[in-house]
Amino acid sequence: MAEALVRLRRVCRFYGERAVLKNIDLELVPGQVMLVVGPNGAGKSTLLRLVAGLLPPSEGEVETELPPGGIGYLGHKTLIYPKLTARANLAFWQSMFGQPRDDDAVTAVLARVGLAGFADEEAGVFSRGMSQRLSLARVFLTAPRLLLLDEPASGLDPASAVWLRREIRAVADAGASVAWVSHNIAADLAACDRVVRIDGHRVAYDGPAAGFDAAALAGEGVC
Ligand SMILES: Nc1ncnc2c1ncn2[C@@H]1O[C@H](COP(=O)(O)OP(=O)(O)OP(=O)(O)O)[C@@H](O)[C@H]1O
Repeated sequence: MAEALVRLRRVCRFYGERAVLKNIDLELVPGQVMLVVGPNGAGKSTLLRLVAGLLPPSEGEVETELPPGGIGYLGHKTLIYPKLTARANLAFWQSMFGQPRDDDAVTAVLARVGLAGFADEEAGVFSRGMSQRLSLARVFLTAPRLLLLDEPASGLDPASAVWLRREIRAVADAGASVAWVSHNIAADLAACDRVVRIDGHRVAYDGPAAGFDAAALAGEGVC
C-alpha cells in the first residue's frame, strides 16, 4: 500500500470532561476515497478537524509530512467573503496558499463547479447550493494531495450530488486522498474504496466499501 499522507496514533479528543474520540488509529493513503460515517454527534467532524490540524488531539499523535497547502478542508462554514465576487474569493485563496495569481485556473475551476456564469457576481447573493459550489471550487483550486470534505453535498440538488461523486472519485483516481463525511451512505458508497464508521467514541468499522452493509446499518439507525 502507498505511504500514508497522515497517520493518527492512539488519538483521543475531549471537550472539557467529555470524551468524543478515544484511541483512534488511522492512516490516510493516496488514491483512496474514505467515507466517514456514523450517527449524529459521533465525532466525524471532530476527526476531520484533527486530521486538518485545526484541532489538537488531547492525547496521541497526528503525523503528517504534508505542508499546510497540501490539505484542502471543506467544513460546515463556507468561508466565503460575501462582498467579494466568486472570482475574487478564489484569487484570495490562491494568495492565502502562497500560489501565484492564476486567472486561468480560477476561470477553469469556476467552470468545473458550474459557476462560470456567476464569476463576477458578489458571492453574498449566492444561494446555499451556489455557495457550496464556490466552497468546493476553493478546495479543488489548489489541487491538494489530501481533501477533507465534511458533508460536501450539503445544499446541492440531486443531479449536482451525482456530479460531486464523480469529481471526488476523479481526484482520488488522479492520486489524491479523500476523507468524506456523509450521511447519504447508500448513494455515496459506490464512489468510495473504504468506509470508516465512528461510533461509541471509536472506529467501529474500517474496511472495504464493498464489504460495508449500508442497508443493514441504516436499519439499525446507527448511520
Ligand atoms: N467546540 C466544541 N465544544 C464542545 N463540544 C463540542 C465541540 N465541537 C463538537 N462538540 C461535541 O462533540 C461531539 C461530536 O461532534 P461532531 O461535530 O464531531 O460530531 P459529528 O459526528 O460530526 O456529528 P453530525 O453527524 O451531527 O454532524 C458532539 O457531542 C458535540 O456536541
